[in-house]
Amino acid sequence: MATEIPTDFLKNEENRLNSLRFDEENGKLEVLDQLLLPHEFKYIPVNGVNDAYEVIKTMKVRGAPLIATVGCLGLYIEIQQSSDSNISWISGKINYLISSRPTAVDLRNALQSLLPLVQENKLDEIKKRLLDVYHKEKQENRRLVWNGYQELITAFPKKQKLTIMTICNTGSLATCSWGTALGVIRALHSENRLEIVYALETRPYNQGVRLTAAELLHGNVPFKLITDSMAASVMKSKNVDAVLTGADNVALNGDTANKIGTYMLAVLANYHAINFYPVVPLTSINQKIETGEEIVIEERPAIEMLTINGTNIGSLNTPVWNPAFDVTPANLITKIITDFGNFKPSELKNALKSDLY
Ligand SMILES: CSC[C@H]1O[C@H](OP(=O)(O)O)[C@H](O)[C@@H]1O
Repeated sequence: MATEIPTDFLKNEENRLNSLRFDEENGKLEVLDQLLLPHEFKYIPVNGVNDAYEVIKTMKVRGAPLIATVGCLGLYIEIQQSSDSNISWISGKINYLISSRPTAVDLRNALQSLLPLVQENKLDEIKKRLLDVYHKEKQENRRLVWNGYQELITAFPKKQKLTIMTICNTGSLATCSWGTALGVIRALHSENRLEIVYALETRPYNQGVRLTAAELLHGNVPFKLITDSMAASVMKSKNVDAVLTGADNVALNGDTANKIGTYMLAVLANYHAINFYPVVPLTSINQKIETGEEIVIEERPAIEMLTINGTNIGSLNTPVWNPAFDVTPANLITKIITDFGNFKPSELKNALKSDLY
């Protein structure tokens, strides 16, 4: 039985950067263009599936849970605009949206389950489930953040304040709520249990320096930005207690795909005897695959490594390899923090069979 979360938990964390604006009554969706951050805060309209695909594909919107929400709301809006009694067209839109980013599994998890409902012509149920992805996230995220906070204060009972390392962006710019790993970090700060966060800049797309730094500055959270290459030295000399990361795809054995560089952090954390926790909503778990070997790793365009904010930092004909993710093997993971409990990787598959969620 899940413990009751105190009503004042995260009470001071309502002032967050909002990744999107959704006017359900009028069917209007706007998303924050994250490619312009942190220099410009501009919301752009998403009027249907094609717009949703474009903002996800180009990473104006990114982060596994947020990708799912924007994809589902984009499809919902297009359905609301249609007067066609034949709804078979929805299946093609589902498959198109799923193709936008092949590694993050949340969107696929949310949409593939709707395909049988299209066949059965159950339009109202389809619309309800698309909206539920948006409406349910905040409650599920609060439980996820609570579980992460409980895990950390239990793991370090004698430390009043913890030093955390994190990679990429996993906050309110990767979700519609507090965030996954960054949500737990904000909870530690809110409860006066955080010493400092070391946030990796996260080359090549710089989600750390552009997005996580913006969120932590906005929330007055104590942190230091570090380059990815500094991670080992920080672990060696700055008393890091734990590494917290997000996840884009988790196999049943606990192998976890996340931003490229996460595997490096897990190896370094293991060497330095530092706890390593992916913070993973149920929506990011891929119950169709047994191991990380089956996870498709998205490769992004070379231009994203050779430019920063449109400025060339290398010759554009430079050959590059630009995988957006890597897979951390389960044996390097201390526990997987989820919204239905915290588990050693070896416990995850059985936990999913229970009625914990
Ligand atoms: C809370 S999931 C965020 C997850 O998504 C990021 O990838 P991307 O920015 O390419 O969408 C990264 O892997 C984060 O951990």
